[in-house]
Amino acid sequence: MSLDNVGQIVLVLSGKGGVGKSSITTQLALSLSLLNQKTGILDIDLTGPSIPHLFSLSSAKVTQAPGGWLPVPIHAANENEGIAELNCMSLGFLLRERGDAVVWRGPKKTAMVRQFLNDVAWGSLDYLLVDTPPGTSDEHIALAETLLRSARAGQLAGAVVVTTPQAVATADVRKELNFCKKTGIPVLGVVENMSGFVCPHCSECTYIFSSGGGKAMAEEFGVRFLGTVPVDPQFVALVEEGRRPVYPVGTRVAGREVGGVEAPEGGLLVEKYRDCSLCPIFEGIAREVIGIRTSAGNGKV
Ligand SMILES: Nc1ncnc2c1ncn2[C@@H]1O[C@H](COP(=O)(O)OP(=O)(O)OP(=O)(O)O)[C@@H](O)[C@H]1O
Ligand code: SF4
Repeated sequence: MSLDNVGQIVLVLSGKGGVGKSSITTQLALSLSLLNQKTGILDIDLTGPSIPHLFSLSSAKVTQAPGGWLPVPIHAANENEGIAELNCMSLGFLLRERGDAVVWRGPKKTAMVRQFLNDVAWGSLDYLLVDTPPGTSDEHIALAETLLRSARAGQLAGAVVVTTPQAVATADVRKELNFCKKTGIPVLGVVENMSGFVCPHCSECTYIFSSGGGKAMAEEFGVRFLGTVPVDPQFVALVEEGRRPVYPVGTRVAGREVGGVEAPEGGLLVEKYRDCSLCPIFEGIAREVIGIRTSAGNGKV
């Protein structure tokens, strides 16, 4: 497999759509990268690949090399902490237009997931985060089968399971935890996203969608609770609408010149990181994930 030089594989799962899997994958990957972990993202959401869009790279394309597909490089920078470099692979980079429909039957999806696991030239990585579609679909089964059969002992670190606090979401996410149990995928922990809204005017936190569902579910399944992430409207503006501020070409960050890599949409692949209140929270979750592996004897810090 092209995963031979990948240290740890972390799956980001949820039973329900729209709970923030892709957002958590991207922010966790950026945090891991700034913690000096070489990180990649594999997006196996074949019908709704959103990773390219979340990095404002909807028209970037992967290229073929003798060792396999070359993932798209992403650079993000912060004045104090240096430069995060990620490699990303998504079906979105292979489609002609964003919004092109992928209407595939199960066997074709299975083949695509296998190809993603076998034919991407990741090089050497500490962490590969795999963003998945909601539910327990063909993509999940192909992923679980391939990894459980071919990954080295300890290489599949486990799953970060994302939920929102409402009962309807936690009921669906329960199914995902049961899927992990049945297939033998270890669960690293549960993240409760969209847990409360912090008012930008008075900082009062309002639990619009109730709270505590994720923690209760983690306790019920005997897995770790990794934390809560509130709703931050600025996060949507920066990430979802592609308005992350970018550095001009030639800026020096942490003693290194950044910029200069032209993004296909005219922007730069170097962008400012940590302009929203959620970043420290994602860093905390990333540290937890690294810590879990370290205490299990498999982590690399
Ligand atoms: N904590 C948060 N604060 C504000 N907005 C958020 C937060 N988490 C996610 N969002 C927004 O919610 C929307 C859905 O998030 P995202 O695409 O990450 O969900 P998903 O679970 O990956 O969805 P899908 O089921 O389509 O794969 C996006 O617009 C994202 O920017
Ligand atoms: S939380 Fe306070 S400041 Fe924010 S909208 Fe409500 S009343 Fe206004």
